[in-house]
This record gives sequence, C-alpha cells and structure tokens, in this order.
Amino acid sequence: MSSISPFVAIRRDLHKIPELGFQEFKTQQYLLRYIHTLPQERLEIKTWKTGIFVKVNGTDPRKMIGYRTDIDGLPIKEETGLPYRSEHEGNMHACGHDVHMSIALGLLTHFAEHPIKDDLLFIFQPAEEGPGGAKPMLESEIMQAWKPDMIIALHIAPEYPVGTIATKEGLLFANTSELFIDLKGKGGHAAFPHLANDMVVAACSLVTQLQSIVARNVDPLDSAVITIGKISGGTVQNVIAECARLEGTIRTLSVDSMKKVKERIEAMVDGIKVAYQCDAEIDYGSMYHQVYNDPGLTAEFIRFAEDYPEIRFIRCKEAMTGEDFGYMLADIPGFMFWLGVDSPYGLHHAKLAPNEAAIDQAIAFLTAYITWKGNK
Ligand SMILES: CC(=O)N[C@@H](CCC[C@H](N)C(=O)O)C(=O)O
Repeated sequence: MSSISPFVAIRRDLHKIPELGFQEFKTQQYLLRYIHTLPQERLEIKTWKTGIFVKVNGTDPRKMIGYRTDIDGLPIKEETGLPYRSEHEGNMHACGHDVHMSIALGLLTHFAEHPIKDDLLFIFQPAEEGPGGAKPMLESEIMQAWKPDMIIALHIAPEYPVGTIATKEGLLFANTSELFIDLKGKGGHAAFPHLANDMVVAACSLVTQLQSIVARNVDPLDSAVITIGKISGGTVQNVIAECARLEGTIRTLSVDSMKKVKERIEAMVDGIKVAYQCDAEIDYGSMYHQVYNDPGLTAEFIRFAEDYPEIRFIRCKEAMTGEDFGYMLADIPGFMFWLGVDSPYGLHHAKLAPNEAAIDQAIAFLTAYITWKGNK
C-alpha cells in the first residue's frame, strides 16, 4: 500500500472543504487544530476574522520574515472525480490555495521544531479571490504590531513541471478591478418587442463593444484585459428581459491604463443607455494593487534558486493574474513566485489537479531558503 506524506494528506483534507472569501470557518478550525499540535514554546497565535497569524519567535531576532498563504476557494463545481474531491457542492480549491496552505503548514512545522535566529510570521489570509483579505489584514492592529521586514508568497503554476520556480524582479501580476454592470429596461411579451426595451440585446451589444476597448483604446505595448465571466438576465424564453447583469474583471499592467479602461467603459455604458433606452449602473467591486517584486530581494532569491540542486529556475514574464498580496508588497519589501505543479488543466478550471509531489519539494526548498535568509 502506498503511503502519502503528512502534508499531502493535509492538502487532501483541505481540498475537501473549500470555502469562499470570509466564510473559511471550517478551514480556520482545521488550521488551528493542526497548529495547536505543534510545539508551542516559540509560537504566538492570533486569529483575525477567518484568518490566522502565527509568530515563531526566533533565537536571536534581528528581523522578521513574513510568509503568506491564501486560504479561500472558488465558486466552481469540481469535475476532477478524485476520491478527495470537494465535499462543498459548488465550491472548489481551483486556484491551489489548498496546496499553498499545506506548504505553509509544512514550513511552520519545521520552524516550530527548529527555530532560526530571526522571527517568522505566518499569515493565513482569507478572501484572496474576493473581496480581498490582504489589505484589511495588513491594516489590522495585529499586523501593524507584527510587521515583517520582508515578506514572501507563492502561487502554483499548472503550466510548469514540478521542480520549477519562476519569478522576476519588478512587476509580476497586473492591477485588477472587478466589474459589475446592471442594466434595467422594460420587460414585455416576446411577440411585441417594439413595446419593450430588451436588456438581453443591450447586454450582448455591450459585451461586444467592451472588447474594442482593449483593441482600440489601450497602447498595445501596455497590456489590458476585459473579461466578462458571467451574464444573467431575463426570466423565461418568451418574455423580453427587463434586467440583465454583466459580471467581469479588468486587468491592466499600468495604473494609467486602468483609469483609461474605466473611462471608456463608462462612456460605452452611457451610450448603451441612450441606444437601448435603459438605466445602467456600474460597480467596480474590489480592486487589487499590482504585484511588484522588490528587485534586490528577488534577485537574491533567484540566485539561491539557481544554485539549489533540485530546482529549475525560470525567469518568467509578467502575467495578467491579480493577487491582493500586491497590497502587502506595496508596504513591505518582498516577492511572489510561481511554483510548478504540472496540471493539464489551468487555474480556475473545474479539473485542475496539481501534482502533489510539488508540496514536499517546495517545503524542502523554502525551508532551506528561509533558514539561510533568517540566519544571515
Ligand atoms: C491568482 C488569481 O487567480 N487571482 C485572482 C484574483 C481575483 C481578484 C478579483 N476577484 C477580480 O476578479 O478582479 C484572479 O482572477 O486573477
């Protein structure tokens, strides 16, 4: 019978119980139960909403190193068919936060048992997928009192083989803004369109128009994305829809482009109001600061990764993904990096299945890096 490592077993337990942002109650309980099994001599544990801070007191601290993991899942119905698939119907760890948490627990376990000179702060952060836990956690009294001198985090990368670390100095992830547009016209009988204002037609036209913003209004060398991930509207097949709602996200590499994209969206929505004789409201939901890696710390980490025997390092390009860890990096020097997990299905896919061999390998690599950095 094959046996799995304790942190793979933890990942599977966590995989079964994905919870959405700020509802991570079972996840928090699971994490706390585990953390309380560790030697407690050097640990200080504080909860914050559904998140957790764990400080590991060093033996001769000169600085504090922060390590952040996100803990929330997504509203995606899992289709992996795995024996440890989600037990929370309609939710899934489809962005790898289960893997992120198990690696964080692996590191915490090591350093609770083998403290280094410097203090460590482990941050188990809720709501990365939305509405964003990093910013309020950073502003919390706890983190203002326990403010790390540097901070790091990883994200799984399905497209890279296990054993790969990828990152770059400077900009790594985009600026993001959610986008919700509500359209309200006039419902009516399907056979009498001239007596109604059809919001399904207005919504379809708006979605198509929005695509032209990236193609025609943004400098091609300054990338942007507008994705509408969900459209809803109407009630039944033979009634003209009075209301429709578009739900999406905007990504830009520069802050200026984000401003420009929003101005163009607002102009187009004004146009839809006139053309389709309807009301419309725009809500930008939550916005995330770009992820900008500290050049010096990242370059040093890259050298460490390049010299580490079992790691293949790739200097990657920036990506249009968003991460509220960007708020932490805007305040505390540090960096984020990709960890290869080799899945044929990508992030946010219902069949995402990370190769679990990456977990113990990442724990070993990061243990070596943090030990080196925290004893320097
Ligand atoms: C790493 C990752 O996939 N992050 C999410 C962050 C989403 C932020 C927000 N809900 C939005 O959609 O703008 C991503 O989709 O990139």
